[in-house]
Amino acid sequence: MSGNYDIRRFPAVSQGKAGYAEAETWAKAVGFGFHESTRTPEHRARSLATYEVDGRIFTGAYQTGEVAPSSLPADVPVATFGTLRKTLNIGFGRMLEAQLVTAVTVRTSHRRRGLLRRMMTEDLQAAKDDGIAVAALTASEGTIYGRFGYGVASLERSVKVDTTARFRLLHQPTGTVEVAEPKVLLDVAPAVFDRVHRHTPGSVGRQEFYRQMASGELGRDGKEDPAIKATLHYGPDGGIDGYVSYKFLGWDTEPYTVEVVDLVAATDSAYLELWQYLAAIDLVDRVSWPEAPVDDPLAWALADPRCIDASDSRDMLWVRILDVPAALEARHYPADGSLVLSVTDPLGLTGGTFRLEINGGQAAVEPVPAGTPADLELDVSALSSIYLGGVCPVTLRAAGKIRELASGSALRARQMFAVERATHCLTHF
Ligand SMILES: CC(=O)SCCNC(=O)CCNC(=O)[C@H](O)C(C)(C)COP(=O)(O)OP(=O)(O)OC[C@H]1O[C@@H](n2cnc3c(N)ncnc32)[C@H](O)[C@@H]1OP(=O)(O)O
Repeated sequence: MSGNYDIRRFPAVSQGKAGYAEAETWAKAVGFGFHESTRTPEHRARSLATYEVDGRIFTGAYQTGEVAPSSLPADVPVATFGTLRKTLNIGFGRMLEAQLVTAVTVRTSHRRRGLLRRMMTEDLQAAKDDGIAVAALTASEGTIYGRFGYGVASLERSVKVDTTARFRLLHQPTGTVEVAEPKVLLDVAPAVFDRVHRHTPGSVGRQEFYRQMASGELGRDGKEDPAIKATLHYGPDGGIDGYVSYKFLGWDTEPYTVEVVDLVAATDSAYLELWQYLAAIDLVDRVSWPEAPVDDPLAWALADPRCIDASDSRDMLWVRILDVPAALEARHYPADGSLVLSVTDPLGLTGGTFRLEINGGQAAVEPVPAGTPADLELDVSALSSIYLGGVCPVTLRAAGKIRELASGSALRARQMFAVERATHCLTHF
């Protein structure tokens, strides 16, 4: 059935440029797929301007035959698939360019005919042919992407932090905080994020929208957001090394709550001191943050860690290795050793048996003949899960996702794939 469609790819463009009508129609179809009914033409124009900055590529599936009478015309795609390229921090400050997949929708009346499968397999193959070793996405549902070789590589959680008198940090401040005009984040946010990006395994380079959102320049409704407040953190040298952008949720929300819109801290002290600031906001008893790390130093720095109510922990970044030797050789490893990995790939992009040899933290990866005894047998999705050090191979062995053929090799993999600090991704896309 997917042969009845023409798949077309074109770049995002801003208003006034050739191709805008096609790009806008595509964006409308995405809105339909995600049940958005309120986007105005102005909002779409602002979004498309940010997509152009990101260099997004839009893929659409268009009906080739006659469309049903009075139904949406043929120039409205029945399926959408967006991509952009950003760097992924793969641990120890190393960066790898990644194919980011987003805006995946298939019109209800055309679903389950293989359109997603076709767009995904064609796109991953093209990215691999282009020399890209990993793809990544954030998923609307947990059941869709494993079949294409993606594995969960980082987690996040929503927290509600009790900031009444109970909140007390066991931390001696080394810097200071000061309130700022939110618009300063248009310049400040990318510079601070860049530092965080370079020291956080699992971090993905941010799209243009983030600085606009953090500064209140562009809210989720497409307009300026006057409710946004911003506070900066200054390190001991006086330089800005962190910020938080936040909103008061109003007097109807009880307990009175501030919600974190974006919290980016380039040092451990900046992180705790921004929390100290949030907890000190008067007339507020709770701070909520929907994108908090699971492995959170805040919990360990609090006199009473039960100030944090965190019930909702979930998958965040899904990674898909497209080229096993290139991806594994790009990483730094904190433990030397050797592993033979037998990797299966449902899309046939990069399966095989590989010897991973680590010397002085550097990897050499050699394909070895099929039949060579392997230490670990795993699907590419499991390898992608452990790649950023955020998911433990021993746990995946216990879950049956990794088969350990040589005793102790899951633990060896855990030591080899460890990263220097907790894996966390602050970028949704
Ligand atoms: C990265 C992102 O953008 S995440 C956002 C994903 N989009 C959404 O959630 C929007 C609403 N959903 C949709 O638009 C569609 O249902 C999609 C995009 C999820 C699926 O599109 P379809 O064209 O129907 O998928 P397609 O027919 O290619 O199915 C491919 C496979 O995935 C499976 N599949 C598709 N959707 C789902 C799902 N929601 N849950 C479980 N399995 C699914 C199919 O059964 C099929 O399995 P198989 O090939 O192993 O037999």
